[in-house]
Amino acid sequence: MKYETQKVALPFFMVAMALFALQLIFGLLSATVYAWPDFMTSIMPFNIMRVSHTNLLIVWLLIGFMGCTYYLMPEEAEHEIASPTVAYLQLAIFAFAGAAALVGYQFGIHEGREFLEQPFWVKVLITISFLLFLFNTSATLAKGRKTAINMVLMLGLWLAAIFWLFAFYNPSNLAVDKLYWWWVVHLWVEGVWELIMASLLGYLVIKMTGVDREVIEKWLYVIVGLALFSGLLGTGHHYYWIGAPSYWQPIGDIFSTLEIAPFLTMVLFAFTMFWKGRRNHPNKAAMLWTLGCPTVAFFGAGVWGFMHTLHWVNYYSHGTQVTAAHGHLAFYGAYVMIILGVMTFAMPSLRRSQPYNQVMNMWGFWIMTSAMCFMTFTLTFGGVVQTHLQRVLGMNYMEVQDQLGLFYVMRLGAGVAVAIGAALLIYAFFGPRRLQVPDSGTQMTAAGPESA
Ligand code: HEM
Ligand code: HEM
Ligand SMILES: [Fe+2]
Repeated sequence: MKYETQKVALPFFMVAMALFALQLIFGLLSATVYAWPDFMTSIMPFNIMRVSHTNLLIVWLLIGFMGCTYYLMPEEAEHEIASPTVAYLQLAIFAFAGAAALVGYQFGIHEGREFLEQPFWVKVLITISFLLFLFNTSATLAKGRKTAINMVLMLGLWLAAIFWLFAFYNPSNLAVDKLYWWWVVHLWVEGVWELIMASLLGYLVIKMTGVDREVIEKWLYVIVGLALFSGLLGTGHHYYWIGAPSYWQPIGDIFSTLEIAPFLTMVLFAFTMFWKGRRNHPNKAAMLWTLGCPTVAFFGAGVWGFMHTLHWVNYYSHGTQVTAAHGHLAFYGAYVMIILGVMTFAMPSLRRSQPYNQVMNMWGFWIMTSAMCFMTFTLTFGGVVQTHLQRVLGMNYMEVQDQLGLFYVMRLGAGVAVAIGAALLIYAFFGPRRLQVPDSGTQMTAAGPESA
């Protein structure tokens, strides 16, 4: 590590991975209910498993983004983190808020608005923690060097906080409620989080390929422009059937189709830079994640998103397993993988160990990624059958569910494989160190271990 305060990232990564493991457990429980509907009914209802699964996802991704920001900010800004104490404090607040929400859910305490189920006071704590985080990192940036990477990253994080405020606005009219609900849910993942993803990707690419910063920055601006241009009006693809005016149908069709562009550009960006630059970085596992992330994101968000985004297709597929298939691969490719990529890059220097459990990390990558793809395929096939039986032939919902058992069992199997891959990865991150580096100022570079 070049800067002492980069180590602040480590506890964020530890908490994030613990919550990721918990998320997978709740995912496995809810998938078991799909396969055997009576499973645990008297102990924990399905909706509680599901809300725990999805909320843990959001909470750990946010904590992961914070960890990534604390790790890269000192290097990019060439300045130590303004206040490590504030960083630890806001992590504690965030982790407490997340844990309180999770425990509350087990007792049925929630506000019932998908993804935003947290009780009011938990939302307030999350806001306080996030603001502390933003001020801490912005103060660091203000004192240091401004690069396209840290500026775009901070822009994405601030905009994420601004759109989060709509989580507090809960109109009683259901149509209006949905209208603003998407301002958080859609504008996060298909708008401002893309800025976070692109800047983290840019950081990894710079570090690994050694390509000139000016080149990387140009790509970054193009990606940011495309993401905001398509993603904002792309919200229209959620306004087809909620009582919004009908002009949202052509707007949603056109702009959400354009949403493929930033994801495709990120693939071209990563591969072109590796092709042009150095490919001999010693952290091969980090290279794998850096190329894998935009690729899977392109398929999950771009291809699987486009599959059901045109309103005359969505008319049939809306809210079926096709949606769940897309939701899983998109979240995994774009946001899970970018965080795991930065972690894979950062862990050797955070733990002062080289060359690091790279082979096990790569096994984790391949097992988890193939299993997520397999899960997506089974849900897609299940979703197509469901769409046909339910929306074309008009069969009753529960009758159709009876026909989908095989797909749900295969999804559960895929989930078990995801969990195995995740366990390998967590062991690679936190298990015994392969080789200890006594010196505190070490980072892997393409030229080999570098001392700061
Ligand atoms: C990384 C980016 C993305 C993530 C994480 C993501 C995630 C999700 C999730 C979780 C849902 C389900 C929401 C719910 O509970 O109803 C959803 C719905 C949807 N997504 Fe995405 N998405 C992404 C990008 C895209 C893109 C680029 C497109 C279009 C090309 C797209 C098209 C859609 C559509 C049309 C729906 C609504 C499905 C329905 O009507 O049931 N998504 N997305
Ligand atoms: C062990 C692996 C996993 C299993 C077995 C699993 C299973 C499930 C199940 C059964 C649901 C409820 C679906 C429904 O109500 O129809 C669900 C929802 C969801 N899961 Fe997972 N999951 C797993 C991993 C993940 C991962 C790694 C992510 C993030 C990348 C994720 C993101 C989501 C999202 C966003 C939803 C809401 C989807 C929607 O609204 O369409 N899950 N998951
Ligand atoms: Fe969307």
